[in-house]
Amino acid sequence: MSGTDKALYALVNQVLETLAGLGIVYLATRKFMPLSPDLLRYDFREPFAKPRGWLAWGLLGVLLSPLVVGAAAFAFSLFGFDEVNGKGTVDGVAQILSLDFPSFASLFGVTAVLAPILEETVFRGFLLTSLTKFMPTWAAVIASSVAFGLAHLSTRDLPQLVVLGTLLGFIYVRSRNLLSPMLIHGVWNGTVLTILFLLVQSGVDLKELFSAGCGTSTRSAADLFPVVTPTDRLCNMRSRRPKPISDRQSGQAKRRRSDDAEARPTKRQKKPRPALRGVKGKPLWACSSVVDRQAAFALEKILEAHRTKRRGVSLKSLTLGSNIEAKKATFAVTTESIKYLQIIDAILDRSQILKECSQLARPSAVILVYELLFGEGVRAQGPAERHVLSCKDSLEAALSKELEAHGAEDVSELLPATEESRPRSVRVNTIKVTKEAAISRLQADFGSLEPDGLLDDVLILPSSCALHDHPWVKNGSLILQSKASCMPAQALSPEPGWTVLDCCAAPGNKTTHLAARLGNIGKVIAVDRDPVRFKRLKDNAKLAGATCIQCIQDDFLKLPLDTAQFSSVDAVLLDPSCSGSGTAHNQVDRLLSPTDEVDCGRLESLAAFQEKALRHAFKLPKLKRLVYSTCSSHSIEGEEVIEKVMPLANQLGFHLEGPFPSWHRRGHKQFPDGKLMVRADAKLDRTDGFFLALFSKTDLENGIG
Ligand SMILES: C[S@@+](CC[C@H](N)C(=O)[O-])C[C@H]1O[C@@H](n2cnc3c(N)ncnc32)[C@H](O)[C@@H]1O
Repeated sequence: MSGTDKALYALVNQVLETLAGLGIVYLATRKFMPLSPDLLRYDFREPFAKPRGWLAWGLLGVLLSPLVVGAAAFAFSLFGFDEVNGKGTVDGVAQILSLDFPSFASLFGVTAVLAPILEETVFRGFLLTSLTKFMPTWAAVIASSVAFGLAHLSTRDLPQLVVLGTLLGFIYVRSRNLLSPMLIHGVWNGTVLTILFLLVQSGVDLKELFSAGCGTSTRSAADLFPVVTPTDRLCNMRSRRPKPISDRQSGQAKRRRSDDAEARPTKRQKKPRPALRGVKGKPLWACSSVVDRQAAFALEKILEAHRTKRRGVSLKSLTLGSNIEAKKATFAVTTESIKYLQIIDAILDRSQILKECSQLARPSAVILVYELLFGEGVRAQGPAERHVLSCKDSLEAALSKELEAHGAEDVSELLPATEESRPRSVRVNTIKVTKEAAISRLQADFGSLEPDGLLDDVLILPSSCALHDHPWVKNGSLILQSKASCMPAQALSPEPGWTVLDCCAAPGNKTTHLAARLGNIGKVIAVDRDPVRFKRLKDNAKLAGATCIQCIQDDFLKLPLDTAQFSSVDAVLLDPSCSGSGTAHNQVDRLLSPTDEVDCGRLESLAAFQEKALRHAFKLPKLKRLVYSTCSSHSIEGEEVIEKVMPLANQLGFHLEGPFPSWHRRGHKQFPDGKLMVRADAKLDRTDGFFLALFSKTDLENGIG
C-alpha cells in the first residue's frame, strides 16, 4: 500500500471502529434508558455556564494538558522510565506523516476527531461513570485512566497516557459533558499531528529528531501523543529524506538511501529485532537496518535458489517487490554484496567471526561485513551490528591477508568483471501522456534525458535516476521497460483498428505497448496461463488505461486459433517463456557462478515449447504480421527456432522482414537469415540481451492454406 492508501485505510478503519464502539456502548446502556441527563452527555449548549460550561472546562484542560503530561514525562524520566523500549503510540502516524496533504487530512480525521469521540465515550462516558458505582469518583477516574493507558498497548507511553487520562477524567467529572474531554483530546492529538506534519514537510526526519532529543525529555514529542489508531499497526513506512552518497573506499557501492530511515540509529532501536528462527535453541540476530535486513533475506533466498537450482527466484522480485521498503537501496546492497560475495566469504572464513557466534547467520554477516568494509558503514544498533563491529580489526586483517594472497593492491582487482550500470530507459505510455509532456516532466525532475534514437516512445535517463516511486510511473503514464523489450511492439507496428494477439502476455509490458501503438483503437487479445502473472497483466492493463486489451487466462497452445473466434486476428506478438539469459536476474546468477554453466536440458525444452508456440500461431487464418521475441542470448531460443519454422512460414506465404535496418546488431552470422533478425547484447548495447524476428505475409491475396 502507498502511504496515502495507508492513511485512507486508517481513516476507514477508524470510522468502523468508532461506529462499532459507539454501537457497543449504546447496546450496553440501552436497558438503562432513558439515562440521567448527566450521563453520556454531548451537549453544545451553555459553553461557559457556571459551574459546568463544557467549553470553559475544555479550554482549561487544553492549557493544562501539556504542563501536566510534560511534567509527568519529566518526572518519569528521572526514574529511568525513558529507557523503556517498545513501540510508541505515535510511531505508526510518524511513518505515514512523511507524505502528502490527503494523508495528513485522513490522519487528522482519525486522530483529532474520531479517536477522541470513541475513546472519551468509552473511557470517560461509559467506564468512568460505571466504575463510580463501585468506588469513589477519584478512584474511578484513576482506574479508567489506567484502562485508557493499557488500551494503547504501549509500555513505553503508559505513564503519560495514564496521566493524560486522569486529567481528562477530572475535567469530565467537573463538566459532566463529554465535549470537554473530547475537545482536549482532539486539540492535543491535532496539535501534535500538525507539528509533526510541518516538521516532516520542512525536511526534518522525525526519528532522528526524537533520538536527538526535543524539549524536556528526549521522548517528549513522540511519547506525549496518546492516540489509539490503526496506523500504529502500519508502522512500516520509512521517511524519505535523501541521504548524501559517501565515497569512503575505492570499492564502495554507491547507493542512495533515500528512504532508509532505519539505517540511522535511534533510541527506539536499542532492542534487537525479533528473532527469525532458532539455531541450537538460540534466537538468530537480524540486522537492525531495514535495508540490511531485507538484503540479508534476499541474499539467503538467492543463494538457496542458486544452490538448489530452483527457478523463479529473482533478485528484482526479492528487492523491488511491493512489500519491500527502500527498494533502490535494498537492491543496491544486495547486488553489491553478491558482487563482493567471494571476497567476503574468504574474509569470514579467515576471521572466524561466525564460529565465535552461532546467532549471526551467514547472510546477515555477509551484508554487515559488506557494509562495514565496502559500504556505508555499520552502526551499533543491535547485537548483530555490535558483534561485527567488535570484530572490525580481525575483519580488516583478513581483508589485508586476502589481498596479499592474491597479490592485489585494491579490492576492486578481486571483484568479478561486471558491466557498468546501465542508463535507465522508460517508455512513455502515449495512451495517457504525450512524449513532449513526459520529456518536460522528466527534465524538470531529473535534469538530463534524451529520446532514444531508435524507438519512438522510449526515453533514456542516467542510471542514477530513481524512477520506481515516480508519480508518473505509479499512475501508469510512464512504464519502466528496457529498451530491448520495447522493440517488439514497434517492429510489429500494428495498424490502427487491427486485432493483435499477444500469446504469452503477462505481466503485460509489450501488451500495453501494443495498445498504445494502436492508439487504444482496435483490440489486443492478451493470453497468459499463469494465474499470478495474469492478475498482474490485468492490473497493468488497467493502470495503463489500455481499454482495448481483452485478457484471457488460458494455455495459448490450447486456443483454437483456426476457428472463427480468432479469424479477426491480424498480427501476433509471441514472447514466450525463455531462459532469460539476457536479463539482469541472470547477470546476478553469473556473479554467483562465474563459470557460465548452461543447463542444456532446460534450454532444449524451452526451445521445443517456443517452436511449438510459433507453429501454433501460424494457424491463424488472417495473420499478416508476426513478431517472435525472447530475452535470451542463446541462439537455440532465437535463430534456431526461426530456422526450424521457416519452411512452414514460407509455405504459408510469410517471409522474414528485417526490422530496424539502422540497428547494428543482427542475428548470429552462422545463420543464413541472421541479418534479417535483430539482437541486443546486454553488455555491449547496455540493455537486456534480446532476440527478435518479424514475419510478414508475402502475398496477402493468397491467404493461408
Ligand atoms: C517472457 S514472459 C512474457 C513477458 C511479456 N510479453 C511482457 O512483455 O510483459 C512469458 C509468459 O508466457 C507465459 N506462458 C508460458 N507458457 C504459456 C502458455 N502455454 N500459454 C500461455 N502463456 C504461457 C508465462 O506465464 C509468462 O508470463
